[in-house]
Amino acid sequence: MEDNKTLVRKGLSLPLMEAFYTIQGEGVFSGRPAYFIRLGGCDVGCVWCDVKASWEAEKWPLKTVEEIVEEAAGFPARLAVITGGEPLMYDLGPLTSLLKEKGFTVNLETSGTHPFSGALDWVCFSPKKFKQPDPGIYARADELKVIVYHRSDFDFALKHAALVGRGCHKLLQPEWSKAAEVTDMIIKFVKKHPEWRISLQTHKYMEIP
Ligand SMILES: C[S@@+](CC[C@H](N)C(=O)[O-])C[C@H]1O[C@@H](n2cnc3c(N)ncnc32)[C@H](O)[C@@H]1O
Ligand SMILES: Nc1nc2[nH]cc(C(=O)O)c2c(=O)[nH]1
Ligand code: SF4
Ligand SMILES: [Mg+2]
Repeated sequence: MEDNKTLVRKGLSLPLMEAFYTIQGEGVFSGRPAYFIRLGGCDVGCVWCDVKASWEAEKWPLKTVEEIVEEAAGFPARLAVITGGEPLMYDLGPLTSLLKEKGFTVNLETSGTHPFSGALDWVCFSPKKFKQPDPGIYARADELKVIVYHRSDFDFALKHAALVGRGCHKLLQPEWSKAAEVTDMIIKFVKKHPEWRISLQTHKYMEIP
């Protein structure tokens, strides 16, 4: 029997903070029912992170990928969203393969700060000023979702947009606590730069998970 450290290193067991069936609130898939798998552990340290409780991996119980997928398969939707914490801290190969075997479309929410892994159908890359992305993420990103907290974030967004692939969707999302101030700036920016669009955290307006 392999020990827990080895199982985590191989991506066979993962620290699971929570898993829940909800509506994808953000980004290109906004409005779609989806099963969220939130892995514990993040070393990025965003000051405005809305899930700081996730940061410490050791706090969360280890679950085998079989346990995680069995639970997911009990809900009607066949869209899974892997998030965190920072899910790319782990080898997502086993979890994503098993989800796909069970018929799921598998989407990822990531800061791109760790090497890419897994069989993903859609990658939402949300770069952070607090830790540099791994350069390998740019070619994998289907969606670039930049959080706007301060006006300097527009230049940060343009810098990352220059590095993603041609087909990558470019979105700006207000940081939740600053939404009242930054939403107007985002509207003006998008009207001037129509290749960008707005992403709102609609689940927070709907008061659902
Ligand atoms: C909690 S993160 C987890 C996944 C990964 N660590 C990441 O940052 O992409 C999920 C998404 O929420 C966004 N997010 C986190 N805190 C936010 C906030 N206060 N306002 C708006 N978006 C936020 C992140 O940028 C990311 O796109
Ligand atoms: N409904 C809902 N949609 C989301 N989209 C991305 C989320 C995340 O925290 O990764 C999230 C979340 O926490 N809830
Ligand atoms: S990378 Fe994601 S989970 Fe980590 S601190 Fe930033 S927003 Fe939170
Ligand atoms: Mg969230």
